[in-house]
Amino acid sequence: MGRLTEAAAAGGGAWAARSAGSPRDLLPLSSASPGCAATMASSEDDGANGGASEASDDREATRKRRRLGFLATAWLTFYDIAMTAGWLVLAIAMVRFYMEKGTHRGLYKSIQKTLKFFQTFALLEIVHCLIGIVPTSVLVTGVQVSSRIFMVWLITHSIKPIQNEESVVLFLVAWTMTEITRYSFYTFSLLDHLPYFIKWARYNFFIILYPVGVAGELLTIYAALPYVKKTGMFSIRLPNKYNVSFDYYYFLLITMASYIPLFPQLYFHMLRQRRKVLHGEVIVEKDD
Ligand SMILES: CCCCCCCCCCCCC/C=C/C(=O)SCCNC(=O)CCNC(=O)[C@H](O)C(C)(C)COP(=O)(O)OP(=O)(O)OC[C@H]1O[C@@H](n2cnc3c(N)ncnc32)[C@H](O)[C@@H]1OP(=O)(O)O
Repeated sequence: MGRLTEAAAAGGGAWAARSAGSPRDLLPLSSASPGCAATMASSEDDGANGGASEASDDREATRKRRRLGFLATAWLTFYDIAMTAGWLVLAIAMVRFYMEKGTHRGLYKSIQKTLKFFQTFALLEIVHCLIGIVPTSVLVTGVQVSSRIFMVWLITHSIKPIQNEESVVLFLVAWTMTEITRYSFYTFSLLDHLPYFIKWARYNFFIILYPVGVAGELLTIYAALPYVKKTGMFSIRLPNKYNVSFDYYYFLLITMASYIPLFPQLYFHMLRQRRKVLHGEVIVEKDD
């Protein structure tokens, strides 16, 4: 991990670009070299050079923390520990609920407060990107977090009849497993003690969990459609004094359709991250 960052540091530049539309894995921007040719190369480090690679990772982690600053590191460590704990609490609550009741009915209701709190807290990830304390793309993080917020507040919270759908369990399980792995990955990385299995899990679990989560989300929105159509919820009909109309039903159809172009981008972004982090590929893209 961190080869690309190292390259950026060697070039004397900033941690990484964070602008919208610029996935950070592709953008080792340097103030000294604002643009560089697009290249993709596979490094020699596929595990064969393990010791040297670990030492280089350690050096990189130290360099990264120095660049990040004490306050930002302390805040991120606190944030990541809190989020890992929050999602662990959710996982335990879900397992306990299922073992006690033997059904998924009522599961959402029993965990909704914790889910809403921690998923809403994740809005801070967009802030982290915006203020530059994490080298992640605002666009990628924004799509990821806003689709979750949308699912939690505007779908599952607002449309009670769908709360017991199996599809809700599908995305809850996918989100929970993902977030426990992701936040513990960040925490251990910041603490310089990243066990390989967490790194492996972070960059492998998503291969299954992402499609499962997205399927759960889409099926849940689909299940909500008849209710939304029948009640006209969140819709604004004409005539009204502002002369605007909004139909939540069609908004949901458009949202579902937007998964078609957006989800593959997130998925391929993660596949690129996987190649970079687990297989040491260096991916550099021209920034103009
Ligand atoms: C209004 C309605 C809108 C609707 C929109 C609808 C369209 C939606 C379409 C798509 C919907 C997707 C829905 C999602 C479903 C699910 O989540 S299902 C469950 C499976 N999900 C996943 O597996 C998610 C995987 N995705 C990601 O992890 C995201 O892409 C990400 C969160 C944005 C991560 O981005 P990425 O750029 O890959 O970041 P990382 O490699 O993890 O980190 C980059 C570097 O930054 C450091 N860092 C980041 N955050 C922190 C932190 N909190 N603390 C410390 N450090 C952090 C990280 O360590 C990396 O540093 P380096 O090691 O130096 O590279």
